[in-house]
Amino acid sequence: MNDKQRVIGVIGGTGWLGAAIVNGILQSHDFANTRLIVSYRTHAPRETSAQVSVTQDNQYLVEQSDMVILSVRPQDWPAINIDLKGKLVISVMAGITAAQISEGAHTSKVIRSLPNAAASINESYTPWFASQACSTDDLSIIPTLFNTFGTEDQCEIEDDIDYLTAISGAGPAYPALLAQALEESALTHGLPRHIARHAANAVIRGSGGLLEDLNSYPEQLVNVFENYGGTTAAGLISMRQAGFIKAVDQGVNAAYQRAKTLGR
Ligand SMILES: NC(=O)C1=CN([C@@H]2O[C@H](COP(=O)(O)OP(=O)(O)OC[C@H]3O[C@@H](n4cnc5c(N)ncnc54)[C@H](O)[C@@H]3O)[C@@H](O)[C@H]2O)C=CC1
Ligand SMILES: O=C(O)[C@@H]1CCC=N1
Repeated sequence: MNDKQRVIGVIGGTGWLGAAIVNGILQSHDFANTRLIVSYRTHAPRETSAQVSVTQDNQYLVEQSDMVILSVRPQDWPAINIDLKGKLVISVMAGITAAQISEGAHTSKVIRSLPNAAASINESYTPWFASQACSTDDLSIIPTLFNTFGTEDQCEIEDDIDYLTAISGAGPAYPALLAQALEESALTHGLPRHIARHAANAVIRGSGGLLEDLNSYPEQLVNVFENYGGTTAAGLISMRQAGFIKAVDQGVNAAYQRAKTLGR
């Protein structure tokens, strides 16, 4: 299918993640000729585009689309009453399995993916799993699609999507928690709030940039500072002793268990 012929439907496309995905597609040259049809539940989107039409009728959206992106909350999934009649569906819903989507939406061609909130700045990391019925042609568009709002990896094991829900899906919140902890520590020390916040946010942004720029492994960056033997090493040793690594592992496992039980 060439881009001229393609119509992508986005159910829940006015939500947090759905809108980010729509914006990513609209900004991409690869989808310049693709039309989008977006469904909403209560509030019609204020901004419109010639490339996008809107509807409240999800089955109408399905009929008009070549493929459908499902971006409603897991708890709203059971009420989505659609018959895809074998069309390709791409879910971004946490915790809802490919088998559940296949059964509920009447198609065996399911891509189960898990972007993250950084999709809104085209910096999502999106792992995805494809059901066996997806053809090579179906799969060929998926990396291009997810690259419109970040980067992606195909996973061979579906459970890895649940685990990555906890790692990278929830992930943007973890450095935010670290930034909050840094800010609170600085406030406790008596620093002005604007300085504390600016410093904490700049640290998270700078560290991300260093990891990306050096293309380094996180442990390399940590080791460099540990071997330096200065103030940073003192901070890192104390954080490790206080259980930082264990706290992160426990947090990830709690999110993983939540992902495993969300739709079941
Ligand atoms: N927000 C995030 O950071 C991430 C979200 N996800 C997944 O993305 C999905 C969407 O999440 P958010 O965008 O955060 O939620 P959201 O609540 O912002 O968006 C969901 C949208 O679906 C709409 N909706 C609900 N029922 C509908 C229906 N019957 N027809 C049409 N639209 C309907 C809602 O009105 C809402 O606009 C969830 O399943 C979540 O697990 C996955 C990774 C990250
Ligand atoms: O917190 C959540 O359930 C959603 C899915 C992954 C990130 N946000």
